[in-house]
Amino acid sequence: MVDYWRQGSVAVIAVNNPPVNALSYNVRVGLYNNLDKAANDRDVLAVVICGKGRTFPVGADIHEFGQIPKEPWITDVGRKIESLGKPVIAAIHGTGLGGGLEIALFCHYRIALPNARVGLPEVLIGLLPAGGGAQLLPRLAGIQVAMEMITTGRQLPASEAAKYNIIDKVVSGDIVKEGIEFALRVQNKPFQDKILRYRSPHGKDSLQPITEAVLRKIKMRSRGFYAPVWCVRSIANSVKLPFEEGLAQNRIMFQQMQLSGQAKALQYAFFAERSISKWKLPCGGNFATAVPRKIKTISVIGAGTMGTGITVALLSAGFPVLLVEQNKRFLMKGVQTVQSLLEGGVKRRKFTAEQAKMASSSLTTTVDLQALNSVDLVIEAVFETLSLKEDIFSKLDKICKPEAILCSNTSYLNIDKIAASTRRPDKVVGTHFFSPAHIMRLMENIYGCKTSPETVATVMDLGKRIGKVPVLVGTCPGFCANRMNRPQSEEALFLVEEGAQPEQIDQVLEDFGMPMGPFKVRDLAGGDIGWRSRKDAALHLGLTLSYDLQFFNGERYCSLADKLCELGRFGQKTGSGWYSYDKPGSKQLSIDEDVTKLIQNHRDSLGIKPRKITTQEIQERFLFSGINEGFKILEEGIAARPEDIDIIWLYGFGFPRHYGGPMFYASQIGLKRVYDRICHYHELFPYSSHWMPSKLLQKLSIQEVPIGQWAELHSKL
Ligand SMILES: CC/C=C/CC(=O)SCCNC(=O)CCNC(=O)[C@H](O)C(C)(C)COP(=O)(O)OP(=O)(O)OC[C@H]1O[C@@H](n2cnc3c(N)ncnc32)[C@H](O)[C@@H]1OP(=O)(O)O
Repeated sequence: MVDYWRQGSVAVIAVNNPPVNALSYNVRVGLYNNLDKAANDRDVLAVVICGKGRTFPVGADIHEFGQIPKEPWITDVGRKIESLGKPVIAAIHGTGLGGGLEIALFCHYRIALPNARVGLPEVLIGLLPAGGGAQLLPRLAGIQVAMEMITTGRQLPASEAAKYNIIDKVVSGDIVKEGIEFALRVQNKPFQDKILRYRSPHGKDSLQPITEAVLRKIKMRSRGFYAPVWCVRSIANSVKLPFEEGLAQNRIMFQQMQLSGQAKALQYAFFAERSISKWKLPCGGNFATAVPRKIKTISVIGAGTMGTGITVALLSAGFPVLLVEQNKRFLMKGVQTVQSLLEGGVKRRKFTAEQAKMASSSLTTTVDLQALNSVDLVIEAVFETLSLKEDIFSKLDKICKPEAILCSNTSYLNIDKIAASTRRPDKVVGTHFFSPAHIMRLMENIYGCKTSPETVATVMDLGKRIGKVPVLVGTCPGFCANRMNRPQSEEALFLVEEGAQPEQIDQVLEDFGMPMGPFKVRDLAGGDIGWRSRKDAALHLGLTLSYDLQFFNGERYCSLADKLCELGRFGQKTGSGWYSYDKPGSKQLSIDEDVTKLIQNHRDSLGIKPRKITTQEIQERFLFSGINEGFKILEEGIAARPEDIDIIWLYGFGFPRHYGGPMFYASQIGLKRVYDRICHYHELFPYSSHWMPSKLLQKLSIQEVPIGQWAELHSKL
């Protein structure tokens, strides 16, 4: 796991633990013993520490967290380096992260390749840099830089790290060769002043104002995530305590944090995010055997909000796009939107003006579907009407080349029905983007019963290539994301009907950590879209929406959202919705007395006496109704694993990452408690079928098993 060789007077110690040279127990032992070997070899005058393969060590082995940590620790390896009596050079390529960077900081010198990156990302997995990072970095780069790096986990490119003295020299070529050359130059020079523990932290007199400013920033963005605050404390220890005492204190804090639910959730999310690319279809095809088709040209049908957002996502990843609309007026409007989104990307520094120009020049347009005869892949993004989509897909099937893949950006409709309108159901797949599609990272890919593994592999690969987080699910109304969100939106309305205020519900859920409460989300998305589909659904059933309606199609129904829409209050875009806004399109909102009155009148007309609704009830009814649906999605095999559901929620709805996602959150609360509360609400609200408890949840509530085994259990149901 650790290789050792000598080249003249230089000993090279190379960590060899693929894929990322994590500092597992055996690696730490190997480093420690090989440092001893170099110390005891009189002919060795300097030592180079590096990583084999793709990277310098990226930190502790996260799989080992939760076990009792065995010595030597990273700090023991560090002390060995400091006391070696010979200069030690860290030669960094790839990423030098966490414990990897900490070992480098214990070294006397650090060199790096230009494309190397360094950082202390412990905070992102709910921890602090207890292997010396929080003590050493302030002594090298100063308190301000250490605070920024450690509380955000940001990785610095080598050039920026050199600016802060973290890297002594940026070198090009072969990193080991460069390391040896550097070692030969410094081997006979004094290096005691390079041992960071003997320095005092730069900017220590400004500790208080820096801390206050950082804590203010953390408060604004952390939403209940406490690791950044502990990181601030660990850096303060570098000023307040002698070096060894600071190390010991930080280690105690690290151990406490490691046991916390937030660290467990973040580490779960880290591996969950990596597991989603390992998909499997019920027919047996999977990521390992399916080969994606090469996609060079893509067409997007529909130049509305979704179509233009998807177009920008594709263009900015370097794909040429042929944008299609039914007439020139819509097309022109779409092209203008694409241009302004690209300009917005330049303003937000997502890409340079030059890149935006390049992207824009890769856009072509047409109003003629026939022009799609040579594209490799089509993404349809028209209205959510099944007949319209069926019509488009049957035309595409005739026009497009036989091997072309046909995708639908539907957020709700059955993929099998859309596929059935073609003679190539194996090449039809759902690619559900989230709005705004050029920004939101989730791409919910939906397979139908005939979608081929090759088609799935192609859209999963495409998602990655355009910087999205692609998650694969099966087909059902609303798939995973919207199916789980639906009961939550309904519960939010019912809570208002029963006595809560929209702003109270928004506040409770924002305090929980959601980026926006459900009523702000409704106003942002625009109430008219849901209103139209509710009216369509009613029409389809031969019913009409009426305002004293308390049941619709056998289910509890709340008509408050319809009443707002009837008044033209569609949300931000019309300047009023659940809140009122400064002007149409503004985000500046205030509570609207008219809405308060409308709610009161609504309750009066139905004879509902408002009651006090607690924070606990709001949280439970919103979160547990979605979680129950999540378990049904699992038990039906729509999602293969809870990890898929959680990643959808982290990237599609901004669910607080420090809770891991709704399914992991449920596992932490305890499935017995979640199940009991769902049964309680089922008893109270028998006309809301979303409270019918999931069978899988019921089973898991009796024999609680770790979340990693839920999927296995559901297959045995
Ligand atoms: C007291 C001592 C305390 C020390 C604290 C620490 O050091 S905590 C650890 C700090 N380091 C990190 O958090 C790094 C996490 N890793 C990453 O950010 C990225 O993986 C990467 C290193 C930037 C590489 O990214 P890339 O996209 O190239 O690859 P993957 O992310 O897909 O990773 C490849 C496989 O490696 C596994 N892996 C990555 N990091 C670790 C790790 N620290 N421990 C264990 N395993 C790790 C990852 O899960 C992938 O595995 P697969 O099986 O292939 O999915």
